[in-house]
Amino acid sequence: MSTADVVPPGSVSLEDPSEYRPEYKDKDDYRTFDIHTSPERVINTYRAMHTNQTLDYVKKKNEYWCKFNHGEMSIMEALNMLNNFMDESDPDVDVPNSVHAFQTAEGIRQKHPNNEWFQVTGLVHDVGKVMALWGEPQFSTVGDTFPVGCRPDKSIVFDAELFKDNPDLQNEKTNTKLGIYEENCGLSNVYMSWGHDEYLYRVLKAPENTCHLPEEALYCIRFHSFYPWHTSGAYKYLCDNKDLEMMKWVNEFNKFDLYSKTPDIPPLEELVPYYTKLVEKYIPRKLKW
Ligand SMILES: O[C@H]1[C@H](O)[C@@H](O)[C@H](O)[C@@H](O)[C@H]1O
Ligand SMILES: [Fe+2]
Ligand SMILES: [Fe+2]
Repeated sequence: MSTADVVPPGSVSLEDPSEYRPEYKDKDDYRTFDIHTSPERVINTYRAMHTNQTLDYVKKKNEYWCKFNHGEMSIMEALNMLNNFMDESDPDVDVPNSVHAFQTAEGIRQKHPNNEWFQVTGLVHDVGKVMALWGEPQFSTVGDTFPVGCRPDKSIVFDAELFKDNPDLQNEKTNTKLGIYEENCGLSNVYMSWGHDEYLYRVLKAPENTCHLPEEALYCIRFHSFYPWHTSGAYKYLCDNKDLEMMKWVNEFNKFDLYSKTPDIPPLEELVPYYTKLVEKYIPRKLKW
């Protein structure tokens, strides 16, 4: 156990990021995206995403989903819904998304046994995918995210080549490096492609909902799919100091989100009671979705 694990929220520090790598497959064998060899479901999801996610599209999705009038349920109920959800963007996951939630949380628990909010973050981070079960297409629910309203970076999966039919790339307001943004405006002022990260973040922050997770957790939730930023180091010119500070938590989180992806199903009957109690501490009531 590291001392970083017992620091209370509000003054959290991450001094000793620990290694985490289950021996299922090589690190390099995760996240292989190749237009010639990737599964068709993966390519098709990203093609639809990179073609259709425009600034205008994202603004409309924000408006539609952030009325929080789609249902009322607890986190555990939402997680349960993901028993029926398979993510088509993900080349490394062949289990329902609810299983991936427990795998991520358990990976975090192994390395951060006393950091409860971090474990809760692992469990809930993908729950925004319930949108798909309410009719949202996979291309605006799952997959890596990227800023809209400015030129897509080369590090985006499939090398930005699937963007060729995106109308924002023909528009001179949105096809330059900065596009509609000012340098270092901060990621909270950037429109990200619409998906489960932003949706869950907005649900948890909604004034009608109660959530006691610290800012670090909310950052992981909001930006964990922004691989071009947290893994490739792109888009620094849109970041403010806060974003750069928080990035170390997103990177620590990412190890567990990614490398816990194995075919092994964790012992769910044992885990549900533990996590139900933990979640109640941080997200105690039903949420408006
Ligand atoms: O395919 C995956 C999956 O949809 C994850 O939930 C998301 O966070 C990742 O960024 C993405 O690559
Ligand atoms: Fe995710
Ligand atoms: Fe995930």
